Amino acid sequence: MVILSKPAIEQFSYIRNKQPAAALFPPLIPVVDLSKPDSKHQIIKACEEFGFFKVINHGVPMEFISRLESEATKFFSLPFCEKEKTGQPKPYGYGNKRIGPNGDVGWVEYLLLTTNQDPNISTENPEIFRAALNNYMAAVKEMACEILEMVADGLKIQPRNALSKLMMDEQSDSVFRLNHYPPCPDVLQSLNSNVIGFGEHTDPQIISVLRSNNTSGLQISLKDGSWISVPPDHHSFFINVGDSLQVMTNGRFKSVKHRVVANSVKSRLSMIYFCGPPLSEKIAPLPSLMRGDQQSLYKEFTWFEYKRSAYSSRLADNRLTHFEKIAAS
Ligand SMILES: C=C1C[C@]23C[C@@]1(O)CC[C@H]2[C@@]12CC[C@H](O)[C@@](C)(C(=O)O1)[C@H]2[C@@H]3C(=O)O
Ligand SMILES: O=C(O)CCC(=O)C(=O)O
Ligand SMILES: [Fe+2]
Repeated sequence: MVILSKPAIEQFSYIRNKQPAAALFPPLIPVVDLSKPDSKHQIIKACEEFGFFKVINHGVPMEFISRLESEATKFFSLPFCEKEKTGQPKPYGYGNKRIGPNGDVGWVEYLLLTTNQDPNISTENPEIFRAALNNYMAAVKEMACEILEMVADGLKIQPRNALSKLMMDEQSDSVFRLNHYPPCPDVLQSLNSNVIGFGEHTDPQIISVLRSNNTSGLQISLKDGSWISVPPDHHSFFINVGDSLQVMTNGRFKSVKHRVVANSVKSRLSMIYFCGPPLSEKIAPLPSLMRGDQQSLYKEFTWFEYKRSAYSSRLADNRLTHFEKIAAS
C-alpha cells in the first residue's frame, strides 16, 4: 500500500482528461515480431517515428515473468514497516511516493536495484526473490542485446555489437525497477482528472525494456506533443529509446517522453530493465552515422557526467539540454 497522509494528498499532480487530437485517431503503436527476418527495419522505423515499440516473440520464458511478478506482488503486499527495512533509495532501495532526490512524487511505490550486485530485499524469502530476479534479468538482458544488435545492423553500424557491448559489459551501469501503482482512491480522482503515478520524463539510458501486468496507465508523447495510451499486454515487452541512444544516433532517434496515470480500480505492476553503459563510457554520436561534414549536436560527456547531472534534475526536465551544442548562427 502507498501510505498517504493528508498533506501528502495535496502534493499529487493531476492531468486534465481533455481529448488530444491524436486520441480521436490514435496511431497504432509499432509491433515488432522478433522472429521475422525484417524486424531490424521495423525497429529502425519505430525508433525514428516514436522512440517506442512493442516486441512479440521475444523468447523470454513466461515462467520467468510470472515468477518475478508473483514475488514482486508478495513483496508489495507486505506491511509498510517490512518493506521499508529494504532501505530508502539512495539511489537504490525501496521508495514510496518520492521519485528521485529532487521533490518529484507519484502514486507509486517501487524497488530500484542495480543489476550488477545481489539485491538486499527485506522479504520472508529473499533467496527465492533473488533467483526470480536473476532469471528474469538474464533473459531480458539477452533480448535487449539482440534488439541493440538489430539496431546496429539496421543502421549499418560495424561491428554489430557496437551498441550492445555497452550494456553487456561487466561494468555496465544498468538499473532494474519494479513499480507498483495501487488503485487510486476516488477522493484523489477529482472530476475528469487523472492522478499521476509516474510523471512525464525520458529515460536516461540506451534503451529500457518494460513489461507490466494487464493494467493500463502507460502513456507516450507523440512528436506533436499529444499523449496516447499504450494498451497493456502482459505477454509482450515495450522498448523505450533513452537519451543515450538519442545522442549516439545524433538525434536520428528521439528518446520518448512517457508517464503513467493511476488507475482507480486495478493495481499496476511494471518491471523495467534500463540498459546503461559503463560509467566511464563516452557518450557521443557513432562515427559511422555521421555523413560528410555533419557535426555532433552534443558536447562530449561520459555516462558518469550525464548521470551526475541527471540526479540534480527534476523528472520532467530535458536532461540533454545541458549537453547540447549551441548552434552557430
Ligand atoms: C527525478 C529523478 C528520478 C530519476 C533520477 C532523477 O533525478 C531524473 C531521472 C529519473 C529516472 C527516470 C528513469 C528511471 O526510472 C530512473 C531510475 C533513471 O535512471 O532516471 C529514474 C531516476 C530515479 O528514480 O532514481
Ligand atoms: O511503470 C511504468 O510503466 C513506467 C515507469 C517508468 O517510466 C520508469 O520507471 O522510468
Ligand atoms: Fe521511464
